[in-house]
Amino acid sequence: MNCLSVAIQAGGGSKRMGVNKALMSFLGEPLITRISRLLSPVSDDLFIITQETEAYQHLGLRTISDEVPNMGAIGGLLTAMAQARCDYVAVVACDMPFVSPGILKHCLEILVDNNADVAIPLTMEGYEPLHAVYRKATCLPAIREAMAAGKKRLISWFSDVKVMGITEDRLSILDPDQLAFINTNTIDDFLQAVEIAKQHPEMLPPNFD
Ligand SMILES: Nc1nc2c(ncn2[C@@H]2O[C@H](COP(=O)(O)OP(=O)(O)OP(=O)(O)O)[C@@H](O)[C@H]2O)c(=O)[nH]1
Repeated sequence: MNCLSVAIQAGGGSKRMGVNKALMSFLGEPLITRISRLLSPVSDDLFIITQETEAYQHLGLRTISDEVPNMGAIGGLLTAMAQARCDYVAVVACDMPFVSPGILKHCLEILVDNNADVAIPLTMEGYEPLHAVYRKATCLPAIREAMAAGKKRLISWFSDVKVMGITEDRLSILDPDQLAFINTNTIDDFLQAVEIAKQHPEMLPPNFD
């Protein structure tokens, strides 16, 4: 088995939500705890990347600060590569209640089998860089170089590495109800996601009544 780190990005400002979305209660557990619970079966090394480490201490998860603060999500991606203990790194956002361990496992397999650097879902909306798997050794220098050149876009460095897109024909098998990439930026998004979870019993927390 290949060692997989999982980095949950939680360094954003949650401005549209108005409160720290990672810590909002999603059916009784903090959203970030839910994401960690869903992904721990595929992770050998799970950690949170944030600007405010103290807010997460009570969760008992490894928590890391952005290496370069205030650079946005690409700064979080750099920190994920730099701090991962495994050669392969799954990166997810803290606001995706339906993250898919199956998709990430498939990304890892595709990455390794093709000796690629990034394996990433590719839908009609484009790439999903915050639900993808990266090879630490090659992505770390490529992201560092992009940031040094002032690039802020999460995928600005993709032309420098080998990227495998996981297309919808495959995604539709792994995530038939298309839940994995739903993210919650506003209160409305959040409430809607809670309703979606209630309609999918397999998405409810264990022991939820
Ligand atoms: N580590 C880290 N993560 C970030 C940073 N900026 C955004 N993120 C994360 O990237 C993901 C997507 O970010 P957004 O949806 O824009 O979240 P946000 O910045 O908290 O939300 P808004 O303030 O409403 O735009 C979320 O998981 C954020 O926590 C950053 O500077 N560092």
